Amino acid sequence: MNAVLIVNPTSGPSENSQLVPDLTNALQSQGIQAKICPTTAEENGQGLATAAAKSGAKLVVVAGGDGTIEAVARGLAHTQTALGIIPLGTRNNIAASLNIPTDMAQAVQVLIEGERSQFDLGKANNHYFMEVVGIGLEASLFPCGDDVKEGIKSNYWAAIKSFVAGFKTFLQFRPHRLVLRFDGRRARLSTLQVNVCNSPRYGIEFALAPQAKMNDGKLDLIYINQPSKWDHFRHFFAAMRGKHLPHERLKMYQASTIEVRAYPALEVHADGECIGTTPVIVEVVPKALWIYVPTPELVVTFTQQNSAAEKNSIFDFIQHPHISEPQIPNSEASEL
Ligand SMILES: Nc1ncnc2c1ncn2[C@@H]1O[C@H](COP(=O)(O)OP(=O)(O)OP(=O)(O)O)[C@@H](O)[C@H]1O
Repeated sequence: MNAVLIVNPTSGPSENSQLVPDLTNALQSQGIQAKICPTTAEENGQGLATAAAKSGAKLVVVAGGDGTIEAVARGLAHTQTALGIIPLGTRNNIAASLNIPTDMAQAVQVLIEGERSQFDLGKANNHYFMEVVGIGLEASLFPCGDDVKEGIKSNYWAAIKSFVAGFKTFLQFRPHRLVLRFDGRRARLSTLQVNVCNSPRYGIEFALAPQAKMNDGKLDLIYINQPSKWDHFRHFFAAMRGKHLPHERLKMYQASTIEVRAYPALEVHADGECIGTTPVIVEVVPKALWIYVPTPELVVTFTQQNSAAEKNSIFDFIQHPHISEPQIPNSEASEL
């Protein structure tokens, strides 16, 4: 089989000078001949993916972190070209959400023994996303988070300064009044942040909507009405462990279109990229992308292969006994 391999040589926590030969060998061992297309600081992979789809490629394999996977996904949206994923990032949330293993050989095995299936994307105003839209505090904090991540790689002092700047933002941020309209309902609230999830996991492994499915034609809307900062902090800390804060004002809904207005306006990020301020309309784009994912049998095989050694692997996440089915209260939103 022929494929285009889009690889981000800078993804992940450390450099690997053998990355491209390793990838080429892993693909060749499964009979895949790949044309190598590295990303650059200017070309994040979206343009490479668009060009590959236009030239009729049946398979584009992306080797990179979540940012690179999302860029390539945007380039392949609404095409017949299927996406294969070899996760190389620091968090690999998308791979975890799709049960794709982080082991290179296993990820390549998925391209041959897995299944080609259609998945949803989300659209916030005109920006496509795979994982999440965050409105409010999180969007204001994301730039500091990125700086901390970069600083940890190269400059600890810069990382500490960015962390302090983020902490200041957290302390100074005040709740905003919001109006949400979604699928014929309306909610008025005062909150620090609203999230709209397409995938179950994002960011620093936040499992904010662990029940979210990337192929259900729906988005998951989550917020806490009138939270204290402490509520907010505990909520996200719990989400990092796959739990939900038992909070009476934690609201979760499923919807296909969500309109958010805030007074005053709030910043909005889509998959960690700032895309402006409210008002924003977030909608699901069903079946926008073909992706190779493991069959259920393959997930079992990989789980067995990785069992004891991989305590912190994606399989812990998908099989964790304390990820509970959250309640979906519908009490607060009124009919329009
Ligand atoms: N050749 C390159 N040189 C420098 N930067 C690059 C290059 N190719 C891509 N980038 C940048 O890498 C970033 C995307 O990194 P990516 O998300 O894939 O890895 P990561 O941050 O390690 O992983 P994760 O998002 O899972 O934490 C983008 O900002 C993109 O512009």
